[in-house]
Amino acid sequence: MSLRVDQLVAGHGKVPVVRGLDLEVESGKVLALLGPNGAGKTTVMLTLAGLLPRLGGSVSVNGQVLPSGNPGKTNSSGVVLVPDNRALFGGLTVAETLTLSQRKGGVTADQIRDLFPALTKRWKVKAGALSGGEQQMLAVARALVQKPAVLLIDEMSMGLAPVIVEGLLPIVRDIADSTGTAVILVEQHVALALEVADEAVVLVHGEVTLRRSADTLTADSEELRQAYFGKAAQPAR
Ligand SMILES: Nc1ncnc2c1ncn2[C@@H]1O[C@H](COP(=O)(O)OP(=O)(O)OP(=O)(O)O)[C@@H](O)[C@H]1O
Repeated sequence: MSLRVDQLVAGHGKVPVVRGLDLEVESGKVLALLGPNGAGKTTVMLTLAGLLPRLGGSVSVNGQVLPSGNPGKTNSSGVVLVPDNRALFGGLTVAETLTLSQRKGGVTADQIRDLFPALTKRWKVKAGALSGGEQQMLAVARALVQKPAVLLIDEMSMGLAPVIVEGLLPIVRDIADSTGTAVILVEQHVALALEVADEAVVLVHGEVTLRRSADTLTADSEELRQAYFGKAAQPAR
């Protein structure tokens, strides 16, 4: 078991947004965390990364309970966040960004070139001058060189054309398969997320409304629609 979340209460200040969340993501598995705007997905990701203190519950990696609200220790325990704003240093080149984050045993620069050939051509270019898709590749690459045990990817598709996301998400699947990293993926492109995930959890107003293997869910299923919008939202006939 790589990541275990028990009865997590997460929120901003003292106001809980998510209550009693349980999650388990094993090594090499991809969990899609889905849900409408404002459901609390980013709040969960920031809390798991230690950037927001927990208001309750526990989070453990390989059995080791993580401290609350301590992003440095959480990161050294192997939890690495790719935030939705990518948080790159615009003045650093691709090469510099990766060198500064490289950890022993992490994916090497050569492997990054294989995974993201588009970055190879931009190796000496500053992050701030990359396209949105290239920046997203760099944000994921920067996470990979840190040898994550748990990779948290928040809205990889933010601001990107679907065709770019279609190319990036299978790479996430490959990473989980080849490195054994446990991945939580927050993604608005539900169909694309279900293609690469093992399991999907739908969060609405901070509560889990559906938990299924990704295989059994299709993006346009009634079950998924109800989990997002509830039975009351059925269109009148
Ligand atoms: N910095 C903040 N301070 C106070 N409340 C916040 C803050 N950030 C988010 N919230 C509130 O927390 C709730 C959940 O927001 P969150 O961003 O986690 O949802 P989300 O599921 O990631 O939504 P989206 O898909 O739109 O990104 C919302 O009601 C939001 O208004």
